[in-house]
Amino acid sequence: MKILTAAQTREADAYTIREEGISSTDLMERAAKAFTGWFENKFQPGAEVHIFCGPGNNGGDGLAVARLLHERKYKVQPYLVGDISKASDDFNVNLKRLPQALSPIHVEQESAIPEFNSDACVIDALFGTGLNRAVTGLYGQVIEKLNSSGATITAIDIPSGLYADSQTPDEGAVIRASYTISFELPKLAFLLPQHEPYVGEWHVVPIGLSQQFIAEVKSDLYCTQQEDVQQLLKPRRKFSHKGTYGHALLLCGGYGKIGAAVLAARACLRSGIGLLTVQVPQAGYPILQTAVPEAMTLTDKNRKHLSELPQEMEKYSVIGIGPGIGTERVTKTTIGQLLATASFPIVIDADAINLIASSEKLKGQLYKRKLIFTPHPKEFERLVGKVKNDYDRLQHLREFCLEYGCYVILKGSHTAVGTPEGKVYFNTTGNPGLATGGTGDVLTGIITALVGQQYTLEEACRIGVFVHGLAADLALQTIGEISMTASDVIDSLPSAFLHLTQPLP
Ligand SMILES: NC(=O)C1=CN([C@@H]2O[C@H](COP(=O)(O)OP(=O)(O)OC[C@H]3O[C@@H](n4cnc5c(N)ncnc54)[C@H](O)[C@@H]3O)[C@@H](O)[C@H]2O)[C@@H](O)CC1
Ligand SMILES: Nc1ncnc2c1ncn2[C@@H]1O[C@H](COP(=O)(O)OP(=O)(O)O)[C@@H](O)[C@H]1O
Ligand SMILES: [K+]
Repeated sequence: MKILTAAQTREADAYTIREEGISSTDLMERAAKAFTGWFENKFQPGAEVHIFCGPGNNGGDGLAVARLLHERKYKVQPYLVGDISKASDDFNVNLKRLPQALSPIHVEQESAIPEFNSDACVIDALFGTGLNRAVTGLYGQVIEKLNSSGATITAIDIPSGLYADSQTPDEGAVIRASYTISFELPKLAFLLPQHEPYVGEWHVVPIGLSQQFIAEVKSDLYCTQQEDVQQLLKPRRKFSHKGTYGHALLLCGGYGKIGAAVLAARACLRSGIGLLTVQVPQAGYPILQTAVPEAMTLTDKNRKHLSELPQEMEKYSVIGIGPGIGTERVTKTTIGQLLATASFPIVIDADAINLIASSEKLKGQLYKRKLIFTPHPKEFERLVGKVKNDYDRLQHLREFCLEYGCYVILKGSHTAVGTPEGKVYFNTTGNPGLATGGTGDVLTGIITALVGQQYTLEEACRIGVFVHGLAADLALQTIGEISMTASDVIDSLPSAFLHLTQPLP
């Protein structure tokens, strides 16, 4: 699924109206019906609903929603905020369509807004994608009053005041919605952690915008969805054998962190790798052999740390390095040797990222290699320097991938996969149960297994983060967010892969 800018969304609206021969008023009616459909499932009829309408088409949506919710027996009160003498045409059409029983309150100063019951619903229809400057003045005061009212706020299309695809100025007021119901496609702003207090839980409802326009419009930003991953996953062939599915090498674990190697190894095996060798420091040998009998285990000459590469490196199809390895000098030297010699793809995580980030020499060895980095935001900043905000982080993500020709899996609630061509794929699975030690090691194991099976690096990144999040979503049903551990995520990998390999409907 593509992510469009606010400007592209307006073009999509205009194109749909022009090419599909429907009126803008009809499109607004579709949007209002789609919103109302979601609202009815969430809030009982009879509820008190205060709808705040601005002067544009977002306000027009609000007026149409007021009419539809009134017909469905909600106790609706519309408000017209500010100067509506220059309101949009479709706003005026829907103002005329308001039933007599609904008489809108004109809000020319914030004191015109009454106190609400604590169980009241507010619908925010002040501004949508037409916002073109920071919200201040009367509109800003109204937003602050609604935010402090204690009512449950549901935003139409986007929380008013929030820029859809660029940094919102600090001086602008922004609605803090509990729910945001967006039309047709998600907005970039919804995917960025800094907007959590404003966007709340968000959903996308279809309104029949032109699929042709969406397919043809140029965008480098995507959300990876279940259908995408289902189409990418390849079935296992009848006459295949373990050699068909790659031989992975994991260089993981250090004294006190052998568990990281166990987690990555178990996840790798559960993700379809043909053969797996794990090299651990000597201290890890009995642990690995006991915890993961399916993996072949090599030991480093060093008792506690990664200090050497195994013999016969050419037999591996992929390497995963980093979880639990620590940042000893000798480990840094070994990473230098690996970057100098390995011809196959490398998945670089955790302390391997930290060591590379700390050395210009190692960074200089990254160019034109087949590399996937899997940093969390702190590790990412070690690689690229301090970032100003989430948009700046995305910009750095793209620049880093372009400069080194590599893939970066920037982990988070909506993990972002950056590619050397400048594309960014946001993930749509996962939950806060994943916010616990070791789940990143699991991801390294999964991605390593997929690369080993000859998925392209882009495919491996997209499938891997999706499956990892899906496994956590499935674990949620029996284990919940609080008790979830990294091992639970591994235990749910079989269900996740099964879920994805069911035939498409
Ligand atoms: N036909 C269409 O184009 C459709 C539009 N839809 C809705 O229309 C919205 C976009 O509508 P518009 O393009 O009219 O834009 P908005 O409704 O977001 O607002 C535009 C108006 O607000 C003013 N404005 C912008 N920023 C301001 C600020 N900071 N302070 C004060 N005034 C400000 C503008 O001058 C303009 O009058 C979408 O978000 C969606 O809700 C939907 O009804 C679907 C169909
Ligand atoms: N709130 C959250 N919602 C969804 N996914 C999350 C959340 N918090 C963390 N994750 C995921 O959990 C994993 C954590 O990885 P990482 O920070 O490297 O952990 P560790 O190093 O302990 O293994 C990442 O894949 C990240 O995307
Ligand atoms: K809005």
